[in-house]
Amino acid sequence: MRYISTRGTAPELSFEEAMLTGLARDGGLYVPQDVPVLTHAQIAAMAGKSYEEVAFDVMRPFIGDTFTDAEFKGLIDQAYAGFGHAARAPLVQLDANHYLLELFHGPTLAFKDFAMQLIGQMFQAALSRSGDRVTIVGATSGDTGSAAIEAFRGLAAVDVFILYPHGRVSEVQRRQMTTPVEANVHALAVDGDFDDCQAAVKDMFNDFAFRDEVRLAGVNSINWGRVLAQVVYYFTAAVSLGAPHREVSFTVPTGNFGDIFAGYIAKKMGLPIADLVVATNRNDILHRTLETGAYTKQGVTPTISPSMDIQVSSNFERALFDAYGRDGAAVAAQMEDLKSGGFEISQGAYQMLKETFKSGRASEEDTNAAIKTYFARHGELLCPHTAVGVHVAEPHLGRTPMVTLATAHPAKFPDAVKEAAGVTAPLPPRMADLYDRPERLTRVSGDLAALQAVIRERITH
Ligand SMILES: Cc1ncc(COP(=O)(O)O)c(C=O)c1O
Ligand SMILES: N[C@@H](CCOP(=O)(O)O)C(=O)O
Repeated sequence: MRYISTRGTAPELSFEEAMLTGLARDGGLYVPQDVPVLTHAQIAAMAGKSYEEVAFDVMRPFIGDTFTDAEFKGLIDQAYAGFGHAARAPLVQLDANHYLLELFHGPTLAFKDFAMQLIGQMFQAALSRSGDRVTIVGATSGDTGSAAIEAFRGLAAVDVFILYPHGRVSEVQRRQMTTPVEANVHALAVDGDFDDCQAAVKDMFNDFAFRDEVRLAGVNSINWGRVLAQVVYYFTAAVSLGAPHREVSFTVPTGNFGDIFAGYIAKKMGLPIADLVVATNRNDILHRTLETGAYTKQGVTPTISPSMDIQVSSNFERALFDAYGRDGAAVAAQMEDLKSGGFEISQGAYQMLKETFKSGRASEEDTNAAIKTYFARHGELLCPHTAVGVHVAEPHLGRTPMVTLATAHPAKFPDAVKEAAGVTAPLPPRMADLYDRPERLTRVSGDLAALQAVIRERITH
C-alpha cells in the first residue's frame, strides 16, 4: 500500500513513512493510493468479534509491511487495554431508530483516544526499531492535545508540544494538558484561535530546515494513521446494527472533518452507509459549503462546543481530492485561493460532495436545548459536541438506523452541561484531583519564529 499527497507533487510513501512524516512536503495530506474494499462476507464475519479483532481486520490492509500480523495485533491490544468499557465503543439506544456511539471511554474521555492510543503504540514500535527520535507538534481546540499528551507522556524518543488557543478550551481540557509532570510534555497557550494554532503547525512543516532540524512529526488528523484508526468504530457500530445486511447512517459532530472522513473511508471500504451527516455548531463553514458550493472563511466564534470552533477544516482537502477525481493540481489551486478567503468548488466536484455528505448546524440555543431534552427524556447527559450531533441528526431519522457519534464525555464540559441540564457528570476517580494538580504552561504569541524558538529551547535531547 502506497500513500500519495492530495497536492500531487510530494513523494509517495509507505504507511510507516506517512505516519511518521505528517504533512506532505508539497503542503498536502497523505491518502492511500487505493482504498481496499472488504467483501460482504468479510464484513458479515465481524459480527460477534471483539473491538480489537475488528480493528485488525479493518486496518490490516492499509499498513503494508510496517508491522507483522502478530506485532500489529499486540499494538492494538495494548492501545485499547486501558479503556473503561469492555466494548470500547458501546452503542446506547436513544429512540426507535436513533443510537449514540459512546466514544469517550478512553483515558482522556474523548474520541481522540481511539486513534491516539494506537498511534502512540505504533510510534513507539517504529522508533525503537529505528533508534530515531521525533518532535511532535500538534494543534488542538482541546481534545487532540490532551489525547496526544496522554499517549506520548514520558516516552524517551519523543517531545510533544501542543498549541492550544489561550482561553478557548474548557478548564478540564486545559488541565489535562497542563498538569502532566513529564519533562517531554510542553503545553503552549497561543494568543489566537484554533485556526491560528493549526496554521502555525502547518507552517512549521512547510519550513523544511526547521522540520528536518527537529525531526518534526504530526499527530493531528493530517496524520493518516489518525483517520485510519477512526474508521474502525464505524464498522463495529454498523455491524452490531445489522450491517452488511442492512444500511446504517451516521451523524458526526464535525470541526476538522477527520472523523466524518473516516466514515467516508468506511463507506468506500464497502460498509453500507446510507447517510453521512456533517453536524456543525455556529462555526458552520462546512454546512454552508455543502449548501452553496462556496468555501468562504468567516472569523471563528467561541461556542459552548469549543472543540468544533474551526473554520479551516483540514481534512476537507482529502474529500476535495476525491471530488476532483484525485487531481492534485486542482486541490493545490483551491488551497492557494483559501489563503485569500475562500474558493468556489467546481460543479462536478460539488455534485459529488453533495451526494456524499448531508449537513446541518446547531445554534447555541439548539445545543442547550438538546442537552436539556435528552437528559430529561432519556437520562442521557450529552457533551455539547454530541448535543450538536443529536440536534442535527433529528431531521434525518427514519429510513435506516441513525448513529450519532458521542465524541466526548460530559464531564469535560461541566459549565455548559450544568447550564443546560442543571447537573454535572463527575470525572472518573483517576481524575478526581485534576483541579488540585499544579499547572505548567507557556504563553506564546502565534508568531512562527517565536514558536520555533520556544520549541528549540525546550526539546529535551
Ligand atoms: C469532542 C469533539 N467533537 C467533535 C470534534 C470534531 O471532530 P473532527 O475535527 O474530526 O471533525 C472534535 C474535534 O476534533 C472534538 O474534540
Ligand atoms: N477538535 C480537535 C481539533 C484538531 O483536530 P484533529 O483531529 O486534526 O487533531 C481538537 O480537539 O483538538
